[in-house]
Amino acid sequence: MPSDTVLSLSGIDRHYGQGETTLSILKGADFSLRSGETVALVAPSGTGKSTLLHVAGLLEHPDAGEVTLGGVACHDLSDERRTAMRRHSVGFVYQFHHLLPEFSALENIMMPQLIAGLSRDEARERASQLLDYMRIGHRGEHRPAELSGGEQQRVAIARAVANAPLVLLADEPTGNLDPETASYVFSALEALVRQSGLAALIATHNHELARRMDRCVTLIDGKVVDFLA
Ligand SMILES: Nc1ncnc2c1ncn2[C@@H]1O[C@H](COP(=O)(O)OP(=O)(O)OP(=O)(O)O)[C@@H](O)[C@H]1O
Repeated sequence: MPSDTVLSLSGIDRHYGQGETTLSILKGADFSLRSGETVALVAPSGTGKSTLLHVAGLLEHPDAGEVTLGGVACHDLSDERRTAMRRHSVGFVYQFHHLLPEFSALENIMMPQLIAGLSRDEARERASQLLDYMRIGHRGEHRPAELSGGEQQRVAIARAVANAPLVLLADEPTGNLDPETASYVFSALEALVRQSGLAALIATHNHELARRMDRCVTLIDGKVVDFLA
């Protein structure tokens, strides 16, 4: 494994039981992500993109194989350590923003930082900077319902990177937006990732956006393979 690998999946199996049958989604999948690298995951619906992201982000246990995050092999970690690793090392962005509705945009971005132990002042300062960077500094006091879809998603992206994770995992982060807004939000995400040197794995159905990443991969028969979008 090259020394700058931040995420490595090796021999990952993941299957789901469905009644009497077993659905094998990942079958010996290998993947690695290097520091500062951006990778698009483009594959048809139902092939296992979300499953791969959940396994990579320690949200789901694989049935076989090993996930190594920041040099730490995660297989034998206690649930507590996995949760701590996830909080410190992984940022998630989903298709739907999942912001907390009763809190402002600023507070939503502060939340993971407060959980990580930062003071309110530090968390507020960083949240403000991120909102400015995403060009929505003027909407910090607004609650999610008062923001447009593109603005909500920019807040969700800011929240995902608030704790400076090692890896950003995004599951169709612009899938719920119209093409113009999607392109704008994707550009903001791309700029933030590149400026901060984050490594990112981004699932998207949009080939045009995928081509803007350093490389593209797809899922074929449960394995990750390189792909020219
Ligand atoms: N918890 C689960 N229990 C049973 N089957 C599941 C579970 N999670 C996912 N699956 C099945 O595994 C397959 C892959 O799901 P996954 O969500 O990873 O696909 P995807 O490529 O992300 O799809 P989409 O692009 O539609 O979001 C699907 O057939 C899905 O129904």
